[in-house]
Amino acid sequence: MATMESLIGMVNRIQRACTALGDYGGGNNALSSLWEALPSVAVVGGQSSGKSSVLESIVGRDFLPRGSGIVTRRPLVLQLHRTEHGTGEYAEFLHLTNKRFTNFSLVRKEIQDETDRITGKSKQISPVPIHLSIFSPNVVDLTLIDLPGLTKVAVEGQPETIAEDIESMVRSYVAKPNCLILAISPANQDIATSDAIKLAKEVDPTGDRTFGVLTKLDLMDKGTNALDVIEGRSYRMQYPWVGIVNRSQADINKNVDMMVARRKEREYFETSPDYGHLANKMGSEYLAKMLSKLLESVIRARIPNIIALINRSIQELERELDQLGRPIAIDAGAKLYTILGMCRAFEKIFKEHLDGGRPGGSRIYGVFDYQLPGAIRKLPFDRHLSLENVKRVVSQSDGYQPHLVAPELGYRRLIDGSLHLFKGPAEASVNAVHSVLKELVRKSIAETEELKRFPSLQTELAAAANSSLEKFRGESMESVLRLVDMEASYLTVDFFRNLHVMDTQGSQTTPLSSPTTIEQNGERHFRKIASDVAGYIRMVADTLVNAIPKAVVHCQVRQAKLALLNYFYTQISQSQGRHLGQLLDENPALMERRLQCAKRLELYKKARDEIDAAVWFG
Ligand SMILES: Nc1nc2c(ncn2[C@@H]2O[C@H](COP(=O)(O)OP(=O)(O)OP(=O)(O)O)[C@@H](O)[C@H]2O)c(=O)[nH]1
Repeated sequence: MATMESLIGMVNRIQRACTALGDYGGGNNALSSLWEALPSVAVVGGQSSGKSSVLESIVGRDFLPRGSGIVTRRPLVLQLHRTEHGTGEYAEFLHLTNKRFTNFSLVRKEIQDETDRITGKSKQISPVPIHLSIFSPNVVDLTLIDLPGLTKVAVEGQPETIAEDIESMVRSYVAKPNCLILAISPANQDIATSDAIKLAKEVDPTGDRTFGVLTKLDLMDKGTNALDVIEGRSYRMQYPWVGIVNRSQADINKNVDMMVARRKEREYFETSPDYGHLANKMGSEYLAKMLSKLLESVIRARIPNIIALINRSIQELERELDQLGRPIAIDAGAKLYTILGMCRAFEKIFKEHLDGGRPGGSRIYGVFDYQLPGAIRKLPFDRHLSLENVKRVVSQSDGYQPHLVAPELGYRRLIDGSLHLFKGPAEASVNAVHSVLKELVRKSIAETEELKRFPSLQTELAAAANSSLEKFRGESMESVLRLVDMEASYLTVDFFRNLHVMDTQGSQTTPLSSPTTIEQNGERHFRKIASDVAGYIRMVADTLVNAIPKAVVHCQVRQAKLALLNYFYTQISQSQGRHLGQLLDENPALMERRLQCAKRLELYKKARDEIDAAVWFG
């Protein structure tokens, strides 16, 4: 297990990491707080109760701002590090790393300046702590948090609510079960009226973590003493009260050295007729040592809980970060890479739909298997090849004279007119496949997990894919219509030759002298033309039912698989970082949350390393 000193040092380092990453007491962050799990000692007291004096005498240095009104307006996390005897004293601020202060009046000025930096000159208060580390052979390892003095009234320029604001800030620290409370009360005031005790009693009714400190023992009226309090008769606490004698205002004005003041305090107790018997348990030096030991033992006791909290939080944060998706890279190259990765994921899903790995693609084959043949069957060939129409067309093309040979032009016109009808089902197939593909794009975008975070990219991807599909549809339309036109531009002559052969064979079996009227002959003639043309059209229909799907698959489905995003890729590879950034625009709340989670995760991991190091190597 770690040595005592190293444990406080470890907590100090974790506390500093907490502040650097925005986790400090009084914050109203929705994330779980490590800071709150760390044991600390908060100093509370009414105005002028002697808080600053106690802190300074624990440190053995003058370094806190003084003045009228509320001087402490931000929490001051004071971390004391004991150094080897004979080494020099210096101070460091977390917000000014690498700057060592050896002149403590400059430390005071920096505390003032840093307070103003956050609160402005407005005398407002802020919960963002200032971290000050003091390295000295004259201190014990200890961390104390100095909080604004509890006050009753606002002074000039301060908001009316200042008293409440201070109280709620102080409360946010001392209410935490891991916070030891150093409650400072002046001996020359009735203990029943002490602000510090009042608050401590509220947040720690059993007094398990409250330490009563009585200042200004030397200022009590002659002939009176504070033994009733110190010996626990007027107000009993778990821990014995510690009496203190700080420098008086006159001492401060005379610049009485802190070391001299410590000595004088020791002498005061040793020679005091009232407190002599308690001398070894009084004074600021004793207080510091006692607190240091206690803080160590509290930390030691809490380590298993802290480790459990850290491990649990790391798991939770990692889970949440996985859900939120990892942050997007900043440079354009990496953004492009991210976008292309997502496009590929989308394309993969889209292809799976078409190849039958996912449902949806089969609807395309439904178009070819049912819709197209059905539409062709419904074409009004009957009407077009009705006896009446055949007569009309043939007569108009070849004249009313009886035809010596087959009415060539009439045949051609009738065939042309019939072939023309195939254009409708051909176009309908192209459009139907187009709609299926469009729907699959929509579905595939929705199914691409990676894209969920990026609504802008989704929109642009859909637009790009749809415009490619439009283009493919255009090409497909041209092809299928061309197939129909091709049928019209050159007829299968063999079909008619074969018919002719069959006719001549047939006529040999029919008696030449059958008694038919001219009228009947004409009818048969036209019916024959109609049935010849119908036969031809059936043959063409069989060809087209096979050829149209080939053209559609070639122009639309195959192209969609091969080149759906080609244009998008060309565009995107020429895009500037700004446009890429816009595509990767996320919901700002989500981005903020991810940032917070990532920061917290970093903190917990750092803390885990610190604890590992302290526990195993301390
Ligand atoms: N004689 C004597 N004077 C003391 C003692 N403690 C504090 N004082 C004086 O009381 C005054 C207030 O002391 P501070 O230490 O500034 O008190 P504080 O609680 O920090 O005050 P604020 O920060 O203004 O709230 C100063 O003039 C100190 O010199 C003490 O034990 N004895």
